[in-house]
Amino acid sequence: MSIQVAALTKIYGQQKAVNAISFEAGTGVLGFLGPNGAGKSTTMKMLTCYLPPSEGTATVAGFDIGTHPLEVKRSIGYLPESNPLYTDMYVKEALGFVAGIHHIHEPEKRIAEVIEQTGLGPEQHKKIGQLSKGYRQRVGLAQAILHDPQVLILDEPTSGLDPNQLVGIRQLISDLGKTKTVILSTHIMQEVEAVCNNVIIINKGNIVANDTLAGLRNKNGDASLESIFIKLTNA
Ligand SMILES: Nc1ncnc2c1ncn2[C@@H]1O[C@H](COP(=O)(O)OP(=O)(O)OP(=O)(O)O)[C@@H](O)[C@H]1O
Repeated sequence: MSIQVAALTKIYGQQKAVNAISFEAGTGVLGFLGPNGAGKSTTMKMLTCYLPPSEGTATVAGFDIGTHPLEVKRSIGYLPESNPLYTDMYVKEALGFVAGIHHIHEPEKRIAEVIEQTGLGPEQHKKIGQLSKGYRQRVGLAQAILHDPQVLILDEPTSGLDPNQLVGIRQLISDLGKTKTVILSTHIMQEVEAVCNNVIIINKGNIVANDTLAGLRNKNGDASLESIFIKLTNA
């Protein structure tokens, strides 16, 4: 398993935002769902070594987040919810910068590949600040996959995309899930049904479901994913 999480906890001041969660993830796309404030981003930030846990442990690609943060970061491509980008850089310049950080061999070849994969071709000569929101999301995704990481952590990667763009990016996420472990946070249930193999639902810092999509439906009288989500997160 590329990701193993054991009793991971985050306490902010008085608030337990993530409460001793444990789960595993292997190749495929794992949907990470939950209402606003459930603890999804906090969990992702701990797995990417952006925030230290208060308690508990996790390994990513076999490396402990507490003792081997550099190796963990090398193994992960992360698209944070806020998608921070250097808006004064040109698309190719930004990707070149990230390729340099990762010491990528033959960077120009790899940059051309990810531009093709993420559909950035028509906008590749623009400055990031000139791009629409959807194309900025594509740049964030391109940066995340550039070093061909084993694990991808994508925090609401399709927010702001138009329906045409959604289809392409979801297809890309599905394709990436054939060989990589992808954790995908999203509020779009249709997206979960389109791309996820397994689903975790988190509510108030606790995991309330961890199953395959089919298993989740079986256990809940074949209800829609939306009604299962509402039932489990309002209990
Ligand atoms: N830096 C912080 N300091 C204090 N509290 C925080 C901090 N970051 C998050 N929280 C709190 O922790 C809880 C979980 O937040 P988190 O961002 O992980 O939720 P989320 O599931 O990603 O939500 P959303 O779907 O709205 O993005 C929230 O109550 C939030 O206010």
